[in-house]
Order: sequence, then C-alpha cells, then structure tokens
Amino acid sequence: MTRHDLPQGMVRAPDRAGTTEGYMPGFGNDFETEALPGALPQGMNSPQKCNYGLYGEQLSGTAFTAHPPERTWTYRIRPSVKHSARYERIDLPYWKTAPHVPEGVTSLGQYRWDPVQAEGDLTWLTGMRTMTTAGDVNTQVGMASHVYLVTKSMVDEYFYSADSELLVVPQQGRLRFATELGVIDVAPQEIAILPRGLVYRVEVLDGPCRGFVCENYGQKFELPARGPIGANALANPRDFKAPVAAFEDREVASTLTIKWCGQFHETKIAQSPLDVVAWHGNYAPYKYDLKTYCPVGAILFDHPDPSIFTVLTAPSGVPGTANIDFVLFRDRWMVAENTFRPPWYHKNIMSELMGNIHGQYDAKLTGFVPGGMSLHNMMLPHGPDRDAFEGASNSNLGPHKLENTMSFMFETRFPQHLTEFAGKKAPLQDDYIDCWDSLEKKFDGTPGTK
Ligand SMILES: O=C(O)Cc1cc(O)ccc1O
Ligand SMILES: [Fe+2]
Repeated sequence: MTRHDLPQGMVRAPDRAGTTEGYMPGFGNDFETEALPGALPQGMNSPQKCNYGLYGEQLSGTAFTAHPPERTWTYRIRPSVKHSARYERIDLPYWKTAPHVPEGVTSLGQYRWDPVQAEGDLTWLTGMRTMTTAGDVNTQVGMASHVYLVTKSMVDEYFYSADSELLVVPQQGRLRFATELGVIDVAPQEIAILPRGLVYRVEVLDGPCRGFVCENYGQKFELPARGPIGANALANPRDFKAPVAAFEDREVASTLTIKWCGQFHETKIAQSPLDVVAWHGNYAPYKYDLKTYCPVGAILFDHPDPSIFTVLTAPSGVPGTANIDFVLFRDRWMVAENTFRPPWYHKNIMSELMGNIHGQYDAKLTGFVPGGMSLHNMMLPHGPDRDAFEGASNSNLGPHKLENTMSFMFETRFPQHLTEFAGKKAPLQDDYIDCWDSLEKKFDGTPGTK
C-alpha cells in the first residue's frame, strides 16, 4: 500500500514495536500515546500543571458510571471549549436524521439502487446522501444509512457528530480521517469507526471516493459474543487499529460543523482543533481490514443465519436483538452437501440494508453491482432471484470457492424509512422486483424433486 505523507506540520507519535504505519492494535484497549516525549502525565490524569503547558480534557463516550466506562483523556494545546462558540444553524439538505418519514415516498417494498454518482465538488459534509433512517436520534436508538460521494478535501474545516458513531465502508477511492486522536487512512475492503463527539477533517487521498456509512444513534458497536465458536475467529480484536497521537499547531481561521439532534451548526475558530499532543483511554477511532475477517460457516449441510458473519454489533438493550448488526459476506468456501447453498427465501423482523463493495453476490448474480445498494425492509419477503435459484438448485455440489465477492448488511431491529433522495433522486431500479417474476411453479402434485 502506498504511504501518504502526513499533513504539513503535523507531528505524530513514533510507532512502537509491533505497530505499523502509525496504528496501535486492539479493540477496546486502554491505549496510551504521545507525540511529544513526556506529554502524557503518568500515574494521574489531572496534574496541577501539564507538561508543555497542555490542557487536560476528558472525552466521555458513555455515562461516567457505565460498565465498563469508555472515555479518553486528551492533553491538548487548547481546551475544546476554545474550539466552539456561537453556533449558527446551517443546512445540509441531503443528510437526514430519524425520525424522518417524508411525504410521497413509500418505504414498504423491496428496493435496489445502482451506484450513486458524484456531481461537482463534494466534501464529506456536502457529499453525504442519506438513503434510510430508522429509530429516533432524540432517544438515541436506531440508525441512518448513507452513501458518501467525496471529491474534495476539507480545508480548514472540521466536523463532529454529537448524534452518532459513524461506521464508514469505503467502496471506491481512498480517504484520510485526520482526527483529534490521530490519522486513519482507509481504502475499499477496510472500514473506519469514528466515535460520537470526535472532531475530524476528511481528506481525499485518491478520488473520487464513494462508500457507505452506517450512522449509529445508539450504543456503540462492539465485537459480538462468539458463544460456542470460542475465543477465536470472526473479527479478532488485534486486527482493529487505533491511531497513534498526532497534532498540528496551526493558527488559521477555520470552521467547525457540529451535527446535533439532526441539525447542523457551524462555529468559527481561529486554529486547527487537531491539537491533541497525547492521549490515553479506551474511547478511540479505529480502522479494520475486512480481509482479516475469519468467516465460520456450514461444513456439512444447510445455510446458517447470516448473524454468523457479524463483524460488529451495536446492542439495543434487549439481549440478542441488535440496534444494528454489521454483517460481512466475503469470499469463502462452500462445501455443504445436499444443500441449497445461497441465502434462502425469508421474511425478517429486522430490516436489511445491503451494499456491494466488490464483485458478485451469490443470491443476485446480476443487478446488485459494486457501489449499489438494496433494502429489504421489515417483514418483506426476499431471497435469490430466478437465475440464482436455478443455478444453485442444479449445480454440482463439490467444494466451491466463492471468489470475487464482498458485500455487507446493516441490519437493524427498526424499520427503515426511505429519504426523498433514495425514493426519487437516487438511481432506483424500477424493475428490481421483476427478478422474482420468472420463478416457476414446479409443484405438480407428484412426489420427488423437480
Ligand atoms: O437477504 C440477504 O441476501 C441477506 C441474507 C443472507 C443470508 O445468507 C441469509 C439471510 C439473509 O437475510
Ligand atoms: Fe435477507
């Protein structure tokens, strides 16, 4: 992978043994990192005076008393309160927030979209296109799904979402998230997780960039309990990478945009807010390489529920019923005997928003293309199209490797409502449901397989 230089003037903590390219391995670890030696207080959080004249500040991602609490201590050139004052409401008309049920758009249905294309100069903020929303941001439950189209870097512009944690799934191009806690670069087949409240700027490393975002209003994503699978496989904690500390000391007129209860507000600041010289704690952004996901599947017969492919789950408070599951359908071996191997026909109380990152999906051999999305909403039937059904019903069942495939699902316990953009402007495939039209009646009253 090409190494990209750091932004000019940014100072980054040195890598330690075992880390690469400025990241520290582990999910939910209590990390510590400093870009200048001795910047991090040892043995305490709040010394009377911090080294280098830094200000100590805590960023809490859970209630103080949650178990376990998630928080990070930052040591920064200026406290954040100097980075935000006198907010002015601004409009980002394509970024919508639940509850949002537009008139004249029907969410009940099976929907599929071709890739949304970028037009003109778009940044992380102006290029965000909400497809669906679910739940309610005011009660911190539910989610939104978005497509992002980014062609232009944010320059002296910063953003944070007080509403949500963002799970970013790149499909095209390479992006850089220069955050308060360090720098994360992502490419297709990787993901980034940006916690609620964290300030960042998004830069284009290789454009144009397109991808998907799951905006999680609820409890944070965590690794699923593996149950009888045991201590290994699926997403392994060490493959998540948090950035080492990196800061810039730049006094230049800048703007900070805040997403708060679905509204966007802007404030003017006189410096870069990426001024955290050192930090320690367990509330941090991550990247994760989806190619390190170790799938577990059927090794004799039948097709298990897709929950077996969960990468991350965001709990809802009801055990076993996620606010959101992030599920990955990657390349893998198919070996099940006497089995219809692709997904079965089904109706699901959870609603399923899928995106194709790369290649071909086994239940839809055509039509669900890289960059495209589909929605099978709560309790709406779906399954393989006719060609996938016929192919899988008649294929030779030797061991077969599904290659050239990577799709994902944002599955939520809440129904998803289409935005006006998704229903009227995005490239909706009007003929999608015809893919099941030619499924034949095979039943003729006589026993035996047809
Ligand atoms: O609908 C889909 O394609 C997603 C899906 C995949 C699978 O293997 C089982 C169930 C399911 O909803
Ligand atoms: Fe499904």
